Amino acid sequence: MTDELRRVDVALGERSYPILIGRGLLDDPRCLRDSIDAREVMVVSNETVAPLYLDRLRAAFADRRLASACLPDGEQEKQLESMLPVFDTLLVNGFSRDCQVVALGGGVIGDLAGFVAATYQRGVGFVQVPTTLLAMVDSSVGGKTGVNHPRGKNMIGAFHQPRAVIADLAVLDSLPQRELRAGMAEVIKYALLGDADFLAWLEAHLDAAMARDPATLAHIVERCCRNKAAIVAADEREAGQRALLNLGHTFGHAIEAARGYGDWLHGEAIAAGMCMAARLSARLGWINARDRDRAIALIERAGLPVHAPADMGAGRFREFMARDKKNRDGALRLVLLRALGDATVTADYDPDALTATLEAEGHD
Ligand SMILES: NC(=O)c1ccc[n+]([C@@H]2O[C@H](COP(=O)([O-])OP(=O)(O)OC[C@H]3O[C@@H](n4cnc5c(N)ncnc54)[C@H](O)[C@@H]3O)[C@@H](O)[C@H]2O)c1
Ligand SMILES: O=C(O)C(=O)C[C@@H](O)[C@H](O)[C@H](O)COP(=O)(O)O
Ligand SMILES: [Zn+2]
Repeated sequence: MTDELRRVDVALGERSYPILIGRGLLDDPRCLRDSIDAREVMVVSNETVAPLYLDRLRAAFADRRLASACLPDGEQEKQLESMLPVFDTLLVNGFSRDCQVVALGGGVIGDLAGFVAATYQRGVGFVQVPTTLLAMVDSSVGGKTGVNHPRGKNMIGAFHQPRAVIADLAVLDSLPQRELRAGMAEVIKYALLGDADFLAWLEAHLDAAMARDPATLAHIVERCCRNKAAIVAADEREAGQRALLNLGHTFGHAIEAARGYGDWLHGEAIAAGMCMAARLSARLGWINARDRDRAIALIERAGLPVHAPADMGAGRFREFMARDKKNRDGALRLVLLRALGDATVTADYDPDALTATLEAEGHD
């Protein structure tokens, strides 16, 4: 049963939608049925999450036509090929344009299922049911959907907003601790890029969060969703300030792609990437050494990597960063810190400082 229902609205005109946050939402058929009103419901999940939670959806939609596709687990599955069995299931079941896709899983499933919804019959509705901390605070919100390419992260995709996000905090009980830590990287990201008060709050409440104190996690998910909803409402398609949400990602995405989306989780890669952004910002003189170390210390306390993998040399970084989606006219735009809680997207920095930062990180 739901203790307390929190609601955050993403204001996008006719594409506005609610983010519902609370414990036990998946046990409340009304919540699911109110958010997913199609007769044909296509659930996309994976082999880890489906056995845990798919039965809740089956029970809620016993009187609807429900089909499901259960993908193998892992970031390497966030690829074009993995979409084909989902399209097959939709077609075999004869699902029409009125169907709705439900993403039941973490960010990998959310991004892929969202892209399926964006492209099946040129676009059908979808609902996000995030099951990781990372997906609750970030990937389920904002409509960035897509898949990876071996040459670059999230290179193929579409903006396609969900109709609702249902974040049942109780599902975090089964989340492995490493995945909770990875989600905490995106949580810290919001604090560093634009919410200095939240940074101080996190410093005081990090241990409670890592111990999964329910009230602490509820506050975190709501606060992050409020931050993201405001940015997305102001800049849905990343013409400007939405790129702030990429703090740490230019470096982090390079790490993930260079490693073939294998052993480093997204949250781990962007944790190291945020530390690199903090070091570069300090090298440029934009933040002082004390603030740099404060940012890095919080990331380290969350049990996240604070350096890139040792074999990730400057050349490898450059290779992947050259294809970053934020680049304009050949210029590498980075998200850097002007203060803790105040990030900026810019190509206007000393290139030697970037070189020094990359060279200090890895060994070519
Ligand atoms: N679209 C966006 O705006 C956005 C934002 C941030 C990240 N992302 C993307 O999200 C992906 C990372 O998402 P993630 O960290 O959720 O990884 P993930 O989807 O791989 O999930 C992490 C792991 O946890 C398992 N899992 C999920 N929920 C569980 C639960 N409740 N209990 C037990 N196990 C569970 C999964 O099976 C998986 O093994 C990356 O591809 C990243 O690029 C997208
Ligand atoms: O929502 C956004 O905008 C983000 O940048 C959120 C990021 O945390 C997320 O990893 C996103 O998928 C990155 O998008 P990309 O456009 O840099 O591929
Ligand atoms: Zn991210």
